[in-house]
Amino acid sequence: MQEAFSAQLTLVDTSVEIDARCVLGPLSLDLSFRRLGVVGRNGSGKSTLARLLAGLIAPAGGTCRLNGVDVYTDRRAALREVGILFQNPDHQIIFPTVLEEVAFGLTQLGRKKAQAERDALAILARFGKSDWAQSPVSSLSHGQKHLVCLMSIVAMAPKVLVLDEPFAGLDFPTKTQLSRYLRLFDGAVIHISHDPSDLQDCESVLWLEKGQIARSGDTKSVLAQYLEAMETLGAGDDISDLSR
Ligand SMILES: Nc1ncnc2c1ncn2[C@@H]1O[C@H](COP(=O)(O)OP(=O)(O)OP(=O)(O)O)[C@@H](O)[C@H]1O
Repeated sequence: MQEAFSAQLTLVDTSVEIDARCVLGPLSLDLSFRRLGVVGRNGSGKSTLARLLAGLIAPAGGTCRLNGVDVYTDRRAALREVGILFQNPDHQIIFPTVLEEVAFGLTQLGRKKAQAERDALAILARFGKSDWAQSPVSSLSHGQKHLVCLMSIVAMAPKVLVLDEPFAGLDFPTKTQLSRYLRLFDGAVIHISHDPSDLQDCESVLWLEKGQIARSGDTKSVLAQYLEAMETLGAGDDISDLSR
C-alpha cells in the first residue's frame, strides 16, 4: 500500500438535525489521520456523519473542517479536499457513459470539457479500464458501477476520501478487487462501516452510538469493545422495540 497523506479533521460542537430532531452530535474532536475508521450499528449516524464530512449537509450547530476548510460553506475549496463514495453507486452516477461520468467532476473543478475528457481517459488507463470509456453505465454490474464512482473521485484527487459502506452488497471477489483499487488512492481515508472486519487497516476508529462518539482510539481496542457490545446486544431483542 502507498504511504497515504495525513489529514486533519476538526469538529467544534457540530450537530446535525433532521426534522428538528438531533441525529448527530454535538461532537467536538480534532485529529490527524491517514486511515480513520467509523463503526456503529444501524441508525447510529454513520451516513449522516459521512455527508457532513463531505460538506453535503449543513450542521445545525458548530463547524466541520477538513484540513482547515469549512466543507459546507466553502464548496469550491471542499471539492479539492474531500470526495465521497456512497454505499449505492446509483445515488452517485448521473451520466450515461463511463467517460462522461468520470469527466464530470473534473469540469466541476474548472477544467474545460476536452481537457476533462483527456484527464478522465488517463484515469481509466491507470485503472486498466480504457475500454470502458464509451460503455453505457446502465450496462455495468453493481461492482463495476462502484469502480466507476471510485475512478470519478480519484480523478478529482481530493486529499480525503470518505467511504460510506462501500462494500455493502458486494460479493467477496468484487470486494477484494475494490479494496485493491482503493489502494491506488494515496490521500487520507475515512472508512465508515458497520462491519469491524472492514476497518482492520485503520490506524484509529470512532465508534458511533445514537449520534454520539461512544469510544475512540486505537483500532484494535475500540473494535474489540464494539464487538463485545454488539454480541451482548445480539443476545437481546431490541429489534422488536419500536420506541427507539
Ligand atoms: N431522511 C431522513 N429522515 C428522517 N430521519 C432520518 C433520515 N435520514 C436519517 N435519519 C435518522 O437519522 C439517524 C441516523 O441515520 P443514519 O442513516 O446516519 O445512520 P447509519 O448509522 O448510517 O444507519 P445504517 O447503518 O442503517 O445506514 C437515524 O435515527 C435515522 O432514522
